Amino acid sequence: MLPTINPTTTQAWKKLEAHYEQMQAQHLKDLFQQDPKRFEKLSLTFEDILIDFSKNRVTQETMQLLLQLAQETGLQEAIDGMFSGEKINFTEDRAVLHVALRNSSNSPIMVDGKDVMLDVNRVLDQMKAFSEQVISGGWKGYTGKPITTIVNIGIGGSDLGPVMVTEALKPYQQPNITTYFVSNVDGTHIAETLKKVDAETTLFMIASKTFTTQETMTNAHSARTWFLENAKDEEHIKKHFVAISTNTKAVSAFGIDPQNMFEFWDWVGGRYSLWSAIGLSICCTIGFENFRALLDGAHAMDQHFQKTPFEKNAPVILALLGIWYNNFFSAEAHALLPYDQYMHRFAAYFQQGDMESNGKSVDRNSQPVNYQTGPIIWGEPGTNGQHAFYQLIHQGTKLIPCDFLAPAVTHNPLSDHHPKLMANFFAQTEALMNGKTEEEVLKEMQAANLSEEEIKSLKDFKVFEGNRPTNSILFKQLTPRTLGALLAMYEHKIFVQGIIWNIYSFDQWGVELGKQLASKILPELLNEEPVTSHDSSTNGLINQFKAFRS
Ligand SMILES: O=P(O)(O)OC[C@H]1O[C@H](O)[C@@H](O)[C@@H](O)[C@@H]1O
Repeated sequence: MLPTINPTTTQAWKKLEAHYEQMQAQHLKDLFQQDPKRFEKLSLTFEDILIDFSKNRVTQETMQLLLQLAQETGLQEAIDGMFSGEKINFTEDRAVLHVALRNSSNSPIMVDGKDVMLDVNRVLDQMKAFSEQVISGGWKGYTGKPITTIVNIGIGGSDLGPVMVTEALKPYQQPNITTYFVSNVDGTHIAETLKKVDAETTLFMIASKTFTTQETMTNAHSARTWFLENAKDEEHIKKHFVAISTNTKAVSAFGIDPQNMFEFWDWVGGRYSLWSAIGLSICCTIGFENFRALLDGAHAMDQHFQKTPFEKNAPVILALLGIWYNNFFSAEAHALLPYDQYMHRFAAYFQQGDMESNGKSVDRNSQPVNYQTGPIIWGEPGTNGQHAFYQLIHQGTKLIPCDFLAPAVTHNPLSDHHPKLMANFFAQTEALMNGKTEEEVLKEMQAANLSEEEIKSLKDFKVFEGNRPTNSILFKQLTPRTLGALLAMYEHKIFVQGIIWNIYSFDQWGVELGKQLASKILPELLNEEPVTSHDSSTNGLINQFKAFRS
């Protein structure tokens, strides 16, 4: 059982409220001036990753109080519960064991009296053998040609992780394999993908935990129809369709040979599933050894998370800082800003990871929460974001804490691109912290020989308040191992926040209502009758939709 403490009733929370009153007037610039050792004190390293959290609006006292909050809300007990296979996903009565999927030390993890590592290792072996066959050309299509193209059909957790990782690890891509991802039920997604592929050399991976998701099943059936138009014979399906699911029955009903099914289990949450057989498209794109290195990196971070005292624990620190802004500074959002083009789906991935996990408003006592929970997560890679939305982060009315992530070594050392990229990375967090005072603006304008009148009319617009908090996460290079560690770090950050907010992070009931209503509306769209069963807006929209199509 997870602890069920309302965080606002803790001693630490009350102290943090009082402490916030002092801290809101403090400028980061001054905190740096007061303490030349601030960077050393407020940064930590994990393997090849440096996490600098010194540009946050905190003092040692803030960190102490936040750590006390973690203690008082029972974080250690919750961490132990997750790692030992307790059914901490209470509303679905399930364990939460993505950590078992990458448990390379193979220590037993028991669920319902059974060591899950046996199953984990069996499926990993199956994934290894299969991906090696595909990559080596040993797995042949129906005309005897090797597979050159993979189309992963899945959505949400059965799509975003593999998309993000295969993009992030493109430098490790096998030269003979091209991978596409189809998720949207909009027919455009599958239609445009099928235009690019050849049935003789394409392998479809139908990835769905439940194997009932409307979008995925619709795309899978369209892919099957298209394939049979080419291959003509249902016998050929087994060479071109594999399934990744927890639902064996539904996979067989679809016509996929159980031999070609890769299993995972109900204790793997969809948005935590890239480490499971859902990662098969990753294995076949970058090779099993690289996938293994990804798992190993995540496992190393898992151990760090499980065993390191909270004051030096990367996921715990990041989580506490997030709580500080979310609950005391009333920050509504958090931006993830990777300075690495390969990580262009990173923010999208953690949009699901974080918002589906912690977008909850009922606590673990079944009571409505009386405090804020999960933030809005968003972001784009630098420097593109700088030329789009950073204006608001620098000078807008909203406080948006940001994580800046970047590799020191690029996979593409093209002339001076990387130093230029990194100059921007360093400049942005410095600018966000320091801002620009009126005095500095005046000096600058005088130096540019502006008239008194011009200076007077423009100066106010050029002042930057600064004091915008950032974390800088600088790593040596974006390797599979480092990516694995970074992903696990953010996963555990989300876990810690969910524990402190006293919510259940591993269910997602909020996705259900829209699904239910869509299946009620679908038959109404397929007949000629005017619709009257909804509110006037929904009726009006549906009837206009029908009129446009008639
Ligand atoms: O893998 P499935 O079962 O197709 O689910 C796909 C997605 O469906 C819903 O949106 C949610 O439950 C997500 O968490 C899940 O990732």
